[in-house]
Amino acid sequence: MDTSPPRLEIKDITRSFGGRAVVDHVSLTVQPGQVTCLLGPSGCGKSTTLRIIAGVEMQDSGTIHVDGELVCDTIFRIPPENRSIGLMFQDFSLFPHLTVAENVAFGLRGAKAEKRSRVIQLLRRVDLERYIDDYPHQLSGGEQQRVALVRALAPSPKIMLMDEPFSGLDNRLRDDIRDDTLAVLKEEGTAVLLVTHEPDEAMRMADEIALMRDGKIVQQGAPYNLYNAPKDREAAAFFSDINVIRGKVQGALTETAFGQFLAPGVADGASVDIVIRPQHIKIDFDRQGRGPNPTPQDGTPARGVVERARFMGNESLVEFRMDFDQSILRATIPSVFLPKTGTPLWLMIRRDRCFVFPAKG
Ligand SMILES: Nc1ncnc2c1ncn2[C@@H]1O[C@H](COP(=O)(O)OP(=O)(O)OP(=O)(O)O)[C@@H](O)[C@H]1O
Repeated sequence: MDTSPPRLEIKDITRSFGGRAVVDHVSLTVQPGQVTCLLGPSGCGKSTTLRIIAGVEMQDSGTIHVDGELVCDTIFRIPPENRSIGLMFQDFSLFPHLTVAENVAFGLRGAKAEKRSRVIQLLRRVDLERYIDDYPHQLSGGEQQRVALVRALAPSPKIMLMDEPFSGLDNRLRDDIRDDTLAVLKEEGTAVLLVTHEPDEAMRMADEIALMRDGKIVQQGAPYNLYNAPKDREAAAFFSDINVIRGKVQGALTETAFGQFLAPGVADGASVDIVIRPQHIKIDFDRQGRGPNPTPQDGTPARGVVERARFMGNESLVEFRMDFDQSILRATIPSVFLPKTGTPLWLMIRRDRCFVFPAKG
C-alpha cells in the first residue's frame, strides 16, 4: 500500500467575505497524476478555493500541505512563486511581445541551451514546434491555449491549478484540447485541481469530482459514483435534466401512479421526491387502450399524452402531460422518435435507476 502523503492536501479551509463563508470548511486531497475537479454553480466558492491554494488569497483557517510539507496555515506562508504550482486560466494571456519559445521559457531557470531543449520537448509534445519563433497573435485560440499549457508545465510544477481553462474555446476544438491536455498532464505526473461549472467537462476530465455548493463540498467521488448515486436531488439535477415525482410515505413505502417505491428511514406522513433521469423512462404504445405489458422491473405503467417532441441530434426529447396529475414528464429516446402532439403513450420508470430523497420545502 502506498503510504506517501498526497501531493496536495487542503484541510478545513475557510474564507469569509463580509461575514459570509464563501469557502466553508473545505478539505480535499489530490494525488500525483490525478485530476480532481471542483465542480459547482457560479459563485459557490470554487475560484476562491483555488486562489487560496495558489497563495494569492489568504484563508481564515485551515492548512495546505504539498507532499506532506506545510505550505500555508494562518501563521506560516510560503509565497506563491515558491509553491511549485502551475496556473492556467480561461484568459490564458500569453505575453504578446514574446515569441512562443520565449513564452514557454518564461518561468524556466538554468542555462540557455537547457531551457531551449525543454521548450522544444514541450512544444513537440503538443505538436506546435513549427510555431516556436512565431508570436501569439499568429496562432489560433486552441494553439495559444496549448502554448499556455506547456508554459505552465515548463518548470515541472508538482501541482497544476486550472480555472475554467477551456471555456473560451469553441465546442469541437475544446474536446480535442481537453484530451490532449489531460494526456500531457498525466504523462508529466502532475496533480491537477481543475475548477469548472460544467458537469460534462468534469466527467470527461476528472478521476475524482468534488461537488461544491454554497462554499461546501457536498459530495466527492469518482464521476460514475456521483452520477449513479447522487447525494440529494440537487446533486442529481446538476448532472442532467431530471423528472421529479412527489409521494407521501407510509410504512417506509410511497404509493405513486407508477406503483410503490421503497423509502427506507423516512417517517410516516413525510414527503419524498422520486427522481428519474429522462433516459431512464421507458415508453410503450397504447394499443387501443390496452396499454403495455410491463416487466416486474418496469413496475406499473402510467399513461400520458404527448405535449411535444423534438429531435436533439443524438436523441429525441418527448414531453408528456401525465393523466394522473397533469404534470409534465420528459423522456429521451436514443433515436428519431417524434410522436404527434396528443398521442397517448404509456410510461414506465426504471426502478433500479430511481433515486428517492426526502422532499425539501
Ligand atoms: N475579494 C472578494 N471580496 C468579496 N467577495 C468576494 C471576493 N472574492 C470572491 N467573493 C465572493 O465570493 C463568492 C464566491 O466567488 P468565487 O469566485 O470563488 O466563486 P466561483 O464558484 O468560482 O464562481 P465563478 O464560477 O462565477 O467564478 C462570490 O459571491 C463572490 O462575489
